[in-house]
Amino acid sequence: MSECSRFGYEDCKATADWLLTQTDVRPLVGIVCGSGLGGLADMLKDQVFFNYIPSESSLTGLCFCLAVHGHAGRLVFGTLKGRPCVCMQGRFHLYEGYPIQKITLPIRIFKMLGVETVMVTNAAGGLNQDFKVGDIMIIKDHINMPGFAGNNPLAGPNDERFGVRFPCMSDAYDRELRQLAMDVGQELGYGDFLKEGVYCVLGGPSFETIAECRILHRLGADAVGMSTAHEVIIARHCGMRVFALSLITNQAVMDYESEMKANHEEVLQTGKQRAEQLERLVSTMVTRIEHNNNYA
Ligand SMILES: O=P(O)(O)O[C@@H]1C[C@H](O)[C@@H](CO)O1
Ligand SMILES: Nc1nc2[nH]cnc2c(=O)[nH]1
Repeated sequence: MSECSRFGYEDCKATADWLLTQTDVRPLVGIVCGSGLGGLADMLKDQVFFNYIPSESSLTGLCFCLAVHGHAGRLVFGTLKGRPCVCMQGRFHLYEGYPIQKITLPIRIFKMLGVETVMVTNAAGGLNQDFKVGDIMIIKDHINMPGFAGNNPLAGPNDERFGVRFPCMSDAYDRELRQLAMDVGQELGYGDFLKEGVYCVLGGPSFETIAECRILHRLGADAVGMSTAHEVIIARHCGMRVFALSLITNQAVMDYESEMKANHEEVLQTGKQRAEQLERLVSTMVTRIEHNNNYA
């Protein structure tokens, strides 16, 4: 059996159906928590949670081995300010060695659970020279570097039950949700550290060289990371609305004279420092998203 068909429609449906027998929560919003940003899931009330299973066992869709420090590794159901939500408290990355279809499987499970809007968060290095550590970048577009080399989560046979063979990505990041984030951010007094920009995904796990940062910046990327774009492609393919943001946890090193060095501890530390504001931004947005694809 190929990797693609192992993580296909039936697997997703079986997993989603089983999960729905275990909880009364019927989530309309699905949230993916980035590195150091798992506190979002802790905000959920009346939690029912499922640990990602560290082996190949019968619950096919969620048999993942999660070993990244800063990612708890749980699927959490509950209510966020009264709204039914499901959260991935921890995600999977290409650099962990999983096939890209497995990394993105939970997004398809979101769809089958009834989720309409996906909110994706990540930690990223800032390439835009106007960005500071601690800025929150609303993602308006992405550059899918692994995709340039053929590593796209939709590669392989297309299952029309999920979506079309050639999905459009020029509207991947929902304009109204980006505006909502800006409006909520302004109301909360976050104007000074709320930015908008283009996210570039690389495979990782090594951080970028100086030459790589320089070229990515020239290509139009404002921030660089190791996730999100594959999840967004899958979410759009199956018709969910997407909002995504990056927490700029470190400045990408662009200067040969610089003594700065990217490191995961700084990423987690910045996550801790901005956690409260980020959680307030996302949770306030959740209360304003209407399920007829509008917001109040
Ligand atoms: O899961 P995200 O994209 O937030 O995590 C980023 C990429 C690496 O996993 C890690 C590097 O510090 O942060
Ligand atoms: N690729 C990449 N991912 C990150 N995640 C957090 N910071 C960074 C970074 O500088 N580069």
